[in-house]
Amino acid sequence: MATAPMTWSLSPTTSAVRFNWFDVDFSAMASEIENADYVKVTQGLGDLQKVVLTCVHGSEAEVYLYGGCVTSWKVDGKDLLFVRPDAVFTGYKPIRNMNWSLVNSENVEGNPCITLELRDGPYCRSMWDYSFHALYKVTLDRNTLSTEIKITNTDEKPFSFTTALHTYFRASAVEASVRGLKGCKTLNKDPDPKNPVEGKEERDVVTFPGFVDCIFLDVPSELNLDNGLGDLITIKNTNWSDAVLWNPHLAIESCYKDFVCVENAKLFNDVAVSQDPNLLPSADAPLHPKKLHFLQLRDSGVTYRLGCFI
Ligand SMILES: O=P(O)(O)OC[C@H]1O[C@@H](O)[C@H](O)[C@@H](O)[C@@H]1O
Repeated sequence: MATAPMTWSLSPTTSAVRFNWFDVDFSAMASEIENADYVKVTQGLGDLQKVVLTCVHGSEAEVYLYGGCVTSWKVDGKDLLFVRPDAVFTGYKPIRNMNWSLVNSENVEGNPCITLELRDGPYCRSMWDYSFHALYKVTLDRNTLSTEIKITNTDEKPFSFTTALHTYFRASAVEASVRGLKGCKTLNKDPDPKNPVEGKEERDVVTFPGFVDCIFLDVPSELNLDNGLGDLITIKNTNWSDAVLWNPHLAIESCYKDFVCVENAKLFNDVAVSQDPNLLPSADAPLHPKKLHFLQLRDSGVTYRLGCFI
């Protein structure tokens, strides 16, 4: 998908798997932060910990700490997200295999909000040798699920990475459609994902008639998904400049009819070293300021707004 050295991907379907380098028991920390009324840490599939958010207005969401994956978002009892039946919750699938910790929960007028945190460690450094700090905030409103991710470079050198929220929406793929992409430059990964074909989207309404795997560049701050099941979902974003539409069609025959992916993405993120002295690599041996670049990626976020039409 991109040439940068790392992709931070948060996917509703990804199984969150236990990893071995960091034998910290997050359950102790998590339970101190939960609040039985609106944020509860429970045992999910595969004995993985999941955080259940309950909004006073009735909506619900579930977030696995492993992988920081939002796996469920229910409005009026209807789950708008989709978990693939082949998702593996064994704790060993080596994909997005980092355990986030729950570091904060709030209740804003009945709307639960949690913050997950991830830092590099030996296991992570063996794959990608940079020091970083990531915060992922998930807020649930009556009919809105909002996420915000902040990545801070705590290393001595700048780094680049790519980001994509691999959001799986429950849908009738054959009837689903996305508006808002007309005029965007496209990189079509079909037929060869390694050599995407450049183009321009000419359609007002983009559909999923078969296999779809396409990157859209410089997308507007709002896209609209009709999931073909009676829901219109507005996908708003700040700082996510790109998007990916994906449906595997017969490549995943068992379930391709039941979902579409509309993914907020940012293909290029350059993150210079933090200027926050508390986040520098070593407080004991501060770096010479001349070595630092003061640019950070902040405030990336995506908000889903649901408008049901009956
Ligand atoms: O299986 P994942 O990680 O959820 O990703 C789903 C799809 O996500 C898209 O972004 C990619 O372009 C596809 O190639 C990929 O298959």
